[in-house]
Amino acid sequence: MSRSFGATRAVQDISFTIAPGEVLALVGENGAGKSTLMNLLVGALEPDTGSVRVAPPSGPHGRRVAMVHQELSLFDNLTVAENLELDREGGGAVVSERASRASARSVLEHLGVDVSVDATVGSLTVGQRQLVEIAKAVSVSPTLLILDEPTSSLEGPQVALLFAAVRRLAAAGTAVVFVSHRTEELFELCDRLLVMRDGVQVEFGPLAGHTRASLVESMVGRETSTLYPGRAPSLPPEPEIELVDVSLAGRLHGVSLSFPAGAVTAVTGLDGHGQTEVAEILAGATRPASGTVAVHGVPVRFSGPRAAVRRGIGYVPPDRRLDGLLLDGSVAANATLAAAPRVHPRGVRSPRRERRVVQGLVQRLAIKASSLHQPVVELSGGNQQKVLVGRWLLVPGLRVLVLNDPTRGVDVGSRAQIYAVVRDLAASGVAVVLVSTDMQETLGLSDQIYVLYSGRVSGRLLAADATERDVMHHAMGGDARA
Ligand SMILES: Nc1ncnc2c1ncn2[C@@H]1O[C@H](COP(=O)(O)OP(=O)(O)OP(=O)(O)O)[C@@H](O)[C@H]1O
Repeated sequence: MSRSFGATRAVQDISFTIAPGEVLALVGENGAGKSTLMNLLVGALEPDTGSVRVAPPSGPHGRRVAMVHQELSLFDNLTVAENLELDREGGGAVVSERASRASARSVLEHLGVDVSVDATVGSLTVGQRQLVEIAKAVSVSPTLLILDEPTSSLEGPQVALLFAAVRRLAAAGTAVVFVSHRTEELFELCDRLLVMRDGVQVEFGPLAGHTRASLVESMVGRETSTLYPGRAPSLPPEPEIELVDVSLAGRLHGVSLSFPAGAVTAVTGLDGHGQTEVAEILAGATRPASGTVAVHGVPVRFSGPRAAVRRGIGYVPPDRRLDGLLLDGSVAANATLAAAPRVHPRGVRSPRRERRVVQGLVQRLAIKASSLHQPVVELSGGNQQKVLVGRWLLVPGLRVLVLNDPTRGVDVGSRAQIYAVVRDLAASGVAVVLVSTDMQETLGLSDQIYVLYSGRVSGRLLAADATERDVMHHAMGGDARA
């Protein structure tokens, strides 16, 4: 199959087969063409040339191909059961509410997902939503199931649950295409491998025999340097910004955290234990019910995220499509969103200056765009994320940068670039706050780690000495729970 967008040849002459019960890893750098290929497989896009042939499904209401998207597609104001039902309605049969709840419950149980079918999707954590999304895809018993970075918002136990479910499906004969930028997951789950680079298939064959390094090399076409840059030489004792005894109804209980300038501080825990709330409070998006946020020891109150930005606090939100980007806006408009005073001094628009500044950013982060005027909606997911993080590099006087899942959907090569930029920012004196569902990233990128459990601080670790086990110990409640 081939498919172009204007002059961009997103997918060029790709041919592969996948047998029932096989799990195929589809990998490639950001912008390599993975999403386009998946959209061709699922029929959301028409190929320019070529075709897809899929065996008919086994069940009467089955579908040939189902896909779990990277960007969640559930309706927030509907219940879990209603969301699952919606997807099946296309199959024709209208069923009673009771039957639909029962069948939703059975799909969730089969997957081992502990979520009430009557909960509204809006009340679920991102991880739970992702699991419901997967349940939705599985509920149509597809011949081919496509999973586009299904683990990017899941943490340890949920990932294990998902993998067990995928293995069960495969054993029952479902063919699976699995996309992930976390290489260790590919080795755990996949049999075969399709590597794409710039729209072209560079490798199709068994995964066995590959190492992480050889896989990355096949993807990027060159050897890569190490993923994580160094750490801060020391942790300054004085905080740049801190939370003192902060509570938020039902979510945080007397949390005190200190974020020094010049260092990366991670706030981690299992999904839904308060990390996101901490990020939002620091970024001025949520106000604590009690307790204080202090900058250099002076209590501050932000009326909203803009007020926080005026104090030099930047925020990279987890859902770039909802909160972060003007999707119709150009790369340049999005990149300079927070940097108006620098790019347009004294309020005078300066296109030349804008071009120079944005061009520098595009080069530094290797953002793949056809021009600075290309709408960000046309960029691949990983490149959108780079724009969102890179934006803060252009802001003079940045003092705090809060990153909430900054490398979701970002390939390993691009990750290394983002990590280097984050470390440079810290080295220049910015206090970086990292909230991430990726344990490797939490351990590799940070200097100190706070672990939250049930809205309370259950541990503080120095990242250089910490292991995954240490973090998990505290994330499960640590000694406090005993
Ligand atoms: N609707 C579109 N209009 C114009 N260009 C597009 C469109 N969709 C994709 N492209 C381009 O096609 C190329 C492949 O993009 P695609 O989204 O398939 O990559 P990807 O491998 O999924 O990347 P990522 O890992 O970042 O999600 C990119 O150069 C992208 O900018």
